[in-house]
Formats: sequence, structure tokens, C-alpha cells
Amino acid sequence: ACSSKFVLSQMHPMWQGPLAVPGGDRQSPIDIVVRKSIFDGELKPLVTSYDPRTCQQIWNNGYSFLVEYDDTTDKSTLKGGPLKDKFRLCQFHFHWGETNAWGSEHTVDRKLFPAELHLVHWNADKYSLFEEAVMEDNGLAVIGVFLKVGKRHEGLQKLVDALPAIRHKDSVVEFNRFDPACLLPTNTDNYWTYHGSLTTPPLTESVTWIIMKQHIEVSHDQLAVFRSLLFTSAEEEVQKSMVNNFRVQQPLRGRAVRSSFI
Ligand SMILES: NS(=O)(=O)c1cccc(F)c1
Ligand SMILES: [Zn+2]
Repeated sequence: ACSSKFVLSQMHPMWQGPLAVPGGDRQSPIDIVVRKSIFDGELKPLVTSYDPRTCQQIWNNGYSFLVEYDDTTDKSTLKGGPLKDKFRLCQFHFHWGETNAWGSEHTVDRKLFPAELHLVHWNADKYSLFEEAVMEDNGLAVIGVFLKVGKRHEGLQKLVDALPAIRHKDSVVEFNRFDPACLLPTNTDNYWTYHGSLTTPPLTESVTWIIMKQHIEVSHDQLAVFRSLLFTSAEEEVQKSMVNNFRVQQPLRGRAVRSSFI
């Protein structure tokens, strides 16, 4: 599975600093200014093919919780959209706020969502490991899906039920047969795409972002369970609730945001 351990090791919930990053002219997240996005008729529909049997574990890495997939074969893949190559799913995770008023990393015309899902894939046509791909400018593709509070998301509940077992940093439990496709909106043809970075260290500028226009709905209570997670490990005296685990927005630096729809 894609060990993003090295990625988050320097992670700290209050980390938002102006960490010096390579290049620094294609950082994420950003605000998507709809009227400035450019329709590109060449953008294809996304093609996802996820095998629930490749789901391996769910763990608390001290900044979010990750559901990790076996990415040693081409069983769970993403292609199409803005992508020329075939990408393998390695993990998905979320970012959320302490209240429903904020929590997403990307925004649309400054609109904040209570949470954002990231499905992380790496370019298996060009590289052989996530750790390699994460350093290359065409190495990763991350699908972003906004969450809104509304009706309960039945597919999410299995994941929510596993969270109490990974309350503390570095806790992990086996997690099988979860189909991440259930977390995608019904319409995946409408999206924005731009070239950016990881939103946590090492902040490498290796991500083709694919942000879904259509959100998914989860219930207030389901989100509340996300907030019951802790940044801190079991040994630490002061327990800190895992909330507001999003990065501050970054300058666009002249980048184009393309849309697959008019
Ligand atoms: N939040 S994110 O940019 O999707 C991300 C951060 C760190 C590692 C990773 F695989 C994905
Ligand atoms: Zn993320």
C-alpha cells in the first residue's frame, strides 16, 4: 500500500506554516473561480475501476484517517479525464472542520464545504511505486469530492463504524471489502482540473487535481464521528480532537483551471 507515513511524519495539526517548498508555483489547495475556469472539450469522462477486495486497512496517521488499498497490481485504477496514463488507487482520506461551517481544502467561488474527500492515485504507467511517483510532476492524480451535511450516506457508515477503533494516532485496524466508488457523486463527468501539489508535507508538486462539481451528502452524526478522532496518540496526556485538518489556500500563480463542462 502507498505508505504516506513519510509524508505525514512532519505533520502537526497546527502545521500551516510557510514551509519552503520545491518551486512553490503550483501549490494546493486553491479557490476555484468558476467564471475564470476554461472549458476544455478534450477532457474525457473519468474511468474508475475499483476492486473492493484490494481494500486492506484503515488507520489514524495523526492528521487524518486513511483507507489504504493494495496497489501492487492494476486492480483498482483511474484513467480518462485529463489523464494520459493509468493510475492506481493507493488510499483515500478526508479533511474536515470543527463545525459544518468549514473544513474543505478547495473552495468554489469561495464557498466552503464541511469536508472534502481525497482519492489518491499514482501513475503506474510511468513509475513502480507511490514513493517514486510522489516526486514527479505527472506522478499523482487526486480526485476531490466535496461533502455536504444532509441525509445519511449508507456506504460511508461502514467506514464511520470503524473509526472508534482508530481513535488515537498510529492506530490501525483491518478493513476489507470497501468499494470507494460508493463515495463518488452520481455524476463524475463534471469536474475542474488543475496542476497542483500535496496539501501536506512534502507538498511535492506532483498532483493532477480532479475536483468533482457534484458533492455527496453525509449526515451531521456521521461527520461528528470524524471529529471524535484524535490527533494525539494514546500515551500523550493532553488529547487533541482531530478537526480543522486542512491547509490554508495557496496562490494560483497564473495557473489555468479547466472545466469538463460548460
Ligand atoms: N491531501 S493530499 O494532497 O491528497 C495528500 C497528502 C499527502 C499524501 C497524499 F498521498 C495525498
Ligand atoms: Zn488530502
